[in-house]
Amino acid sequence: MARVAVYGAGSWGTATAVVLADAGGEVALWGRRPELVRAINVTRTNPDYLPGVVLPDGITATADPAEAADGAEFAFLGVSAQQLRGALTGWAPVIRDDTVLVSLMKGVELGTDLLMSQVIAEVTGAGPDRIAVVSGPNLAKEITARQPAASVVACRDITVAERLQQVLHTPCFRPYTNTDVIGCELGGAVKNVIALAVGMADGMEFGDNTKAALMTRGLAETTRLAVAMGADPQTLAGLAGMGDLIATCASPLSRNHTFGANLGRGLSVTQASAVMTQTAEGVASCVSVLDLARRHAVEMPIAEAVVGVVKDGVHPRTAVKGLMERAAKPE
Ligand SMILES: NC(=O)C1=CN([C@@H]2O[C@H](COP(=O)(O)OP(=O)(O)OC[C@H]3O[C@@H](n4cnc5c(N)ncnc54)[C@H](O)[C@@H]3O)[C@@H](O)[C@H]2O)C=CC1
Ligand SMILES: O=C(CO)COP(=O)(O)O
Repeated sequence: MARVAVYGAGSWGTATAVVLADAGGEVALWGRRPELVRAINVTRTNPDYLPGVVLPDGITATADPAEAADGAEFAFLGVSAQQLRGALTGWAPVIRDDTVLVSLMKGVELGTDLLMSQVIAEVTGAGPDRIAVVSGPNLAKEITARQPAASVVACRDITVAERLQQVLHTPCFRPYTNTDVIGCELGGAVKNVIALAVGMADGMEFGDNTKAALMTRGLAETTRLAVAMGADPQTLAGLAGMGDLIATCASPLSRNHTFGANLGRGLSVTQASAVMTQTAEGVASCVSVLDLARRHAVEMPIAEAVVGVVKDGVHPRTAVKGLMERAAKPE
C-alpha cells in the first residue's frame, strides 16, 4: 500500500486524496487551517471545498507538514500556483529526499515566469526524476462523484511516471504516462487563460462558433509556445492539452470559465474576484503566459486579449473586435 502526502486541502488536493485512497493508498492530507483539518477528520467531509462528498477511510487530515511527510513515497502539491514557492519553502525541510514531488497545479509563477516543476526544482533542489506532474480534464466535483475520467501523469523518468500511474489508477480514474513535463504543464496553465476568453464569450452571449474558434485557435497558440519551450506537440493534442481545454472551456464547474463569464456579463475584475471562493489560476497566470510568449517570440493573440481585459481594463467587446481585426492569414 502506498503511503502518500497531499499538501493543500482545497478542492483539487482533496479530490486527489480521494482518488489516491480509492486506489488503495494511505493518504495524509495537509491543510493549513487546523479548524478545517479537524472538520475533515470528524465529519469525513471537506465542508469548505467539497461539501457533501464523503471522504474514504484511507484519508487522514493533519495540519502538521512533518506528520504528512512521514514515510511518504509521493508528496502531491495542491495549493494555488502563486502560493507554491512560499508554502513549499516551509514544507521542504520535512520532506525526505527520496520522496517524489508531484505538482497538481496549473499555473505559471508571476515575476519569474517559472512553471511549477521549475519552482519545485528551485526550492527543493530535486532532480527531474523526483519531480512529476498530474494534468488533464479533471474537474474536482466530477472526480469525487466517481465519474469516469482520464488524466496524464508526467515525469522525465518513465519508471517514476509508471509508479505514479499505479498509485492513482482506480476503476473511475485512468492516468496515462508521459515524459513531457513541460508540455503537460503548459497545456494545463494556458487552457485556464483560454477558458477565461471562452467564458467572456459566453457572458456576452456569443454562441458555439465563437467558442469553437477561441478553443481551436487557443490550442494553436498554446502549442506554438509549448514547442518553443521544448515540448512535444503531441502532448498538446492529448488529455493535458486538448482534453483539458475542452473540459474547462465547456464546463460551468470551471472557475476560470465562470470568472470570464462574469467579466463578459459586465462585472469588473474586482467584482468578479469578490464572488470567487476558489482559485481561478488564469487570472494571475495570463500575465506570465504572455511574458513567456514574448520571451520566446511566439504570437499569442488570445492570451494578449485576455491580459488586456483582466489587467488593463479593456472591455471584452473591444478585445473581441481587436482579435477579429487582426491581419488575415493562413491557418
Ligand atoms: N479544482 C479542480 O477541479 C482542479 C484544480 N487544479 C489545480 O489545482 C490547484 C489548486 O486548485 P484548487 O484546489 O482547485 O484551489 P482551491 O482554491 O480550492 O484551494 C487552494 C488551496 O490552497 C491553499 N492555500 C492557498 N494559499 C496557501 C498558502 N500560502 N499556504 C498553504 N496553503 C495555501 C488553500 O487553503 C486551499 O486549500 C490550481 O493550480 C488548479 O489550477 C487542477 C485540476 C483540477
Ligand atoms: O483544471 C481544471 C479541470 O481540469 C479545473 O478548472 P478550473 O480551475 O477552471 O475550475
